[in-house]
Amino acid sequence: MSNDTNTTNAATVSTINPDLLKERQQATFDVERITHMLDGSVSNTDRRRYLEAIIQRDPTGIFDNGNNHYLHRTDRHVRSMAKGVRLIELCRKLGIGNDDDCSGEIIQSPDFQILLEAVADDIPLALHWVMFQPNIVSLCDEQQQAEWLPLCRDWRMIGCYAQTELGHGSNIRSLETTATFLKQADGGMPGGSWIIHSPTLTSTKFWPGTLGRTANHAMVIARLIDGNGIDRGIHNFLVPLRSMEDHTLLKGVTTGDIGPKIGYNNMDNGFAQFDQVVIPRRNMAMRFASVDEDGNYTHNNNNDATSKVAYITMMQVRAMIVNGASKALAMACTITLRYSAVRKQGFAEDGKTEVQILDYTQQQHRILPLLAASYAFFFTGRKLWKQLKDIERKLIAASGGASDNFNQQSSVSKEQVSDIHATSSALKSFTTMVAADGIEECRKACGGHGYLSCSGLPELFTSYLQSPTVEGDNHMLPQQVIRVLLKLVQAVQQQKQNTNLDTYKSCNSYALVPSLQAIIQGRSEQCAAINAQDLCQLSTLLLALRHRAARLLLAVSYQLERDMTETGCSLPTAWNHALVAMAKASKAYSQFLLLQDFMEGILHERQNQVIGRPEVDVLSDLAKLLALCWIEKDMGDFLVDGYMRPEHASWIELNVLQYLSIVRQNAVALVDARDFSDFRLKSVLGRYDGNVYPYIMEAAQKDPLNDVEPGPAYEVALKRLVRDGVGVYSGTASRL
Ligand SMILES: Cc1cc2nc3c(=O)[nH]c(=O)nc-3n(C[C@H](O)[C@H](O)[C@H](O)COP(=O)(O)OP(=O)(O)OC[C@H]3O[C@@H](n4cnc5c(N)ncnc54)[C@H](O)[C@@H]3O)c2cc1C
Repeated sequence: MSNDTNTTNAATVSTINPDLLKERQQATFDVERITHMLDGSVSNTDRRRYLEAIIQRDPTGIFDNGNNHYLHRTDRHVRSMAKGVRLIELCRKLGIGNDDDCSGEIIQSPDFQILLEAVADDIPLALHWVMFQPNIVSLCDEQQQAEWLPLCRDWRMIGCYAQTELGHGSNIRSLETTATFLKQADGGMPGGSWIIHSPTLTSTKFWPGTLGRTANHAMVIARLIDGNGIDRGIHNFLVPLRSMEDHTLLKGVTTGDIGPKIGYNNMDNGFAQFDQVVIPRRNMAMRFASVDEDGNYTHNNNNDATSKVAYITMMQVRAMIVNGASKALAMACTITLRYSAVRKQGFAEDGKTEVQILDYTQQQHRILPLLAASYAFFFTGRKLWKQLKDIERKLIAASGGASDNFNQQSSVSKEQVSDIHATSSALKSFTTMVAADGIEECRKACGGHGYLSCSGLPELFTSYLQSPTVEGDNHMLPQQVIRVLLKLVQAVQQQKQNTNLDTYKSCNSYALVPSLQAIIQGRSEQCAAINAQDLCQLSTLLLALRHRAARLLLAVSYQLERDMTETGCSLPTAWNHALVAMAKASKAYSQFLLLQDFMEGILHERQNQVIGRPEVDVLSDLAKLLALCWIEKDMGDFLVDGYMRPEHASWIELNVLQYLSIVRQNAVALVDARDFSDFRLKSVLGRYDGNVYPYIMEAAQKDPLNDVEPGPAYEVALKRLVRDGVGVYSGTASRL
C-alpha cells in the first residue's frame, strides 16, 4: 500500500491498530488487484502513486493541508491559489502535457487530474479547465481557438463560465445580460463591437466559480441583439474582465466574491456587473452562429454531426461527475468503515469484550450499501465516459458530411445522442444525490467524532454539496430524462403500426423494451423467485429493477395522457402534475443502469483477467447487496402492481441481512482497495493505521484557541462576568 509512506506521522506496520489488522487479514481477495482495476492497470497505479508522492514531498511544503481548518477564509483562498500555481509550475518542470496529444496543454494530460486529486484541496483556478477552456474548444471557430487557446495554455488568459444571474439559474431563456451589436460606422471598433451590459440588478452574474478574484476573462452568456435590433436569444461572448498585465479591473466591469458559502470556500464564486463594456465583434463564440460587420446574424452551416460533437464534449463533464460521486462517496466510506472497525461501544455476550461498531447490523445497513454504490458508480462512470468518447469519435469522423445525410453518414443515430443525454442526466442526478446524502450518513455514523472538522467528513460533505445543484439541478434533470424516454415509449406503443425500433438498438434505454412491451401488451411480468436463494441472483434482481423502471416510465406517460385527454389540462399543467412521477421514474432508470453496468463491468474485468475469482465474488456480493437494499427501500414500488408478492418482501429483508454479513468481512479491504492516501483523506478517523485517538487529541491541541492561557476571551469579556460581577443578581426589579 502507498498509505504507510504518506504522512509525516505515518505509523509503521507494527503500530497498526490490531482490529484493523485483523480486518485486513480476513479479506478474501487480493486488494491490489482491485486497486489496479480501479486505476485501469498496474502501471497506472504505479504512476498515480509516483505523482501523489511528488505532491506530498514537495519541498516548498505548500501542499500541507494540516492547518486548513484553522485558517480564515481569505487565507485559505490565498493558500489554495498558491497550491494551484505551484501545481502548474511542477507540471511544467515534470513535462506534463508535453506529449504529442496534449501539445503543451497541461490540463489535457491524465496526469494533471491525478495531481489535482493528490492535492486534496479545492483550487480557485478550477473553472478555467472545467468550463472556460472546454467552451472555447466547443463553441469557438478555428480562428478564435488559434488566438485564445495558446493564451489559455500558457496561463495568461484565465477564465470562468458566467451563465447564472442573480435572478435566474435554471431558466436560461430568461437571462437578462445583453450583448448589443454596434457597427463601426456607429462608433464601434473596426469590424464592429458588442456592448455587454447588465440592465438590471437581477441580471448581475452571480455564482460563477473563479470569477470573483481570479479570472481575467469570462465566457459570458448574454442575449444577442443583432445589428437589426433583433433579439437572437442567448449566445456566448468572451469578455475580458481584468488586465493580463496587472490584474486590474477593466473599464465598466465590476466583480467580487459572493461571500462565504456552506462549503467550497477556497473558491471565489463571484458576481459581475457590466456597464456598457465594449468588446470586439469577434469575441462572440462563432462556431455555430455569427454576426457580420454589418450586424447581420446567421446560423453557420455546420452539419448536425459538428454541433453534436460540441454537445457531446460538454456532456463529458457529466461522466466526470459520476466518477467524482464514486470517489467522494468512497472517501467517506473509507473514513467511516476504518473508524467503525476501530471504534468499540457496548459489550459482547461475555459481558466483557467490547464490540466493534462495525459489527452492529444497523451500522452495516447504513454504510455498506453506500460502499457498494461507490463501486457501482465507478463502473458506470467509466462506461459513460467510454460511450461519450466513442460517440464523439464517430461524430468527428462523420463531421465532413451534410446535415440531411447525418444518419446515413454517421453510425451514431440522433436517438443515440438523445439517449446518452438522458442517461447522463439521470445518472448525474441520482449519483450526486446518493453521494451527498451518503457522505452525511457516513458523518452521522461516526457519532460525535464525525462532527469534528478533523474527521474530514464535514468538509468532504460541504464541498460536495454543490454537486446536486451545478451542471443541471438534480430535480430539474429528470424532466430531460423523461422527455427522451417518452419517445421510446411512443415507439414501443406504435410498434404494431410498423414503427421501427431498430434505431433504438444502440441506445442504453433499449434495454427497457422487453418490460415496456410486456406491460403495454398486458402480459403481466412477475418476479420468478420461488425462494430467498433465488431472490439474490443478480439476474433476478436486475429484472426486478428493469420492470420497475419501465412501469414507472409508463406511469408518467399514462398520467400525462390522462391529464390532457380526460381532464383537458394543457401540456405544461399536465407536465407539472407529473414532475414527482418523473423524478421517481428517472431514479428507477438510474438504478437499473447502475446494476446492469456493475454486472457487465465485473464480467469484463474477469474476461480480461484483470481480476480473479475471489475479486469477482466480492464484487458480485457488493452488487447483490446494493440491489437488495435498493429494492428493500422502495418495496412498495415492486408490490403495488403485483410484480412481487409479500413473501418476496420478506425474502428481500432476509437477503439484505445475509449480504450485510458477507460484505462486512471484506469491508475494510474494499475501502483499502480504493487506495486513498492519508494525505488525501485528511481525516483522523480514517487513518490507514487506525490510530484514531492520539490524532484526535493532537488535532484538538493544535487548535489556535488553545494557544494562550487562560483563553483568548478571558481578558476581553469573560473576566467581566466571572470576576467583575456584571452578572451578579442584585435583587432589584426589572427596569425593562
Ligand atoms: C457552488 C456552486 C458553483 C456554481 N458555479 C457556477 C458557474 O461556474 N457558472 C455559472 O454560471 N453558474 C454556477 N452556479 C450556479 C448554478 O448553475 C445554479 O445554481 C443552478 O443552475 C440552479 O439555478 P438556481 O440556483 O437559479 O436555482 P433555481 O433555478 O432558482 O431553482 C430553485 C429550485 O426550483 C426548482 N425549479 C426551478 N425551475 C423549475 C422547473 N421548471 N420545474 C421544476 N422545478 C424547478 C429547482 O429544482 C430548485 O429546487 C454555481 C452554483 C453553485 C452552488
